[in-house]
Amino acid sequence: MLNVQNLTFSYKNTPVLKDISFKVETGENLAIIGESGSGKSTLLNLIYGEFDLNQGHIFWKDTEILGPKYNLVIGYEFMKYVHQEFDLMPYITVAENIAKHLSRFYPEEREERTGELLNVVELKAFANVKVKTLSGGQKQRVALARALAKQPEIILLDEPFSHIDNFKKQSLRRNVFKYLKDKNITCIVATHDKEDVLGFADNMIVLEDKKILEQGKPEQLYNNPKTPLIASFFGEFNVIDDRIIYANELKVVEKSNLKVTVITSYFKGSHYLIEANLNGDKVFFEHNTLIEKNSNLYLSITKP
Ligand SMILES: Nc1ncnc2c1ncn2[C@@H]1O[C@H](COP(=O)(O)OP(=O)(O)OP(=O)(O)O)[C@@H](O)[C@H]1O
Repeated sequence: MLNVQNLTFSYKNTPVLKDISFKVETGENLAIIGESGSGKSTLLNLIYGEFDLNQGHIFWKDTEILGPKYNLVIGYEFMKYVHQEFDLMPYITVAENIAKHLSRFYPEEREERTGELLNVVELKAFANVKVKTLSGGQKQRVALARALAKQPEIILLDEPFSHIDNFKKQSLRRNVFKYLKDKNITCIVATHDKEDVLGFADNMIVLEDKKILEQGKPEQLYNNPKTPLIASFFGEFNVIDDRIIYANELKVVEKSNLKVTVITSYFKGSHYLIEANLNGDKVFFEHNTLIEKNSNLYLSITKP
């Protein structure tokens, strides 16, 4: 288990995190979300032992994670961190970058494991290509495979799929998170993307104003967003009579007390997102067909 206790941290005179405490069970997938600059990457760096804490403690099982003041070499055998800069070796191949972290004394296992990881990140066809010729997204996939090579007990992922195109992203995400679950590897993901969270994270933490604003299961936070910031992570929403109502929780009805005038319709593939005027305020709702501009209609809230 990872145990973060009363962590406080500042960069010189800029306080970033204040009195943060949480636990992550072995094998759990925890997502950390928050606006840009809220301290997600800083928190991952601290868990990795990159900086010294101002206050508090971080333990992985019985080992206290200590920063550079106490450790000559940053990092621990049991933990891997895939950050935004991938730090690969450009002049050797994809397979060599992954295999570099595996023992030379077991060449067969080394090859088999490299092959397994190339499959997880869907880079089998690029095994013998030099890393310097790869795209940003391909490099990100090599970095993920390399972090998994020695099977860490815990992995920290900072925006792990940010450089990967939409064609690959869905299946890659499923592969990587499934692999981590199958191997019981604890995982902490900092992300802006709800797709990295829904369906994969067991728990999530929302950082705001140096603190944990909210923590819980994605279902709980989605169904009961405490603030507009949390709702905005999951999708388009409205505040009606002081309640947060997602765009898909409004439907067109014959008559109601929510009379709106349509401003515009956005095609979203499976539906249209309709922007309308409700008593001078903007309101967004989902509808399965386009609605003409200036149409007047009535909405009802479907949320119980
Ligand atoms: N090395 C540094 N020195 C000084 N201040 C820093 C440093 N790194 C980050 N900061 C500041 O700390 C705060 C938190 O930054 P951090 O990168 O942790 O946020 P984040 O939530 O990961 O943001 P993003 O989502 O944009 O990646 C920001 O105000 C940032 O400007």
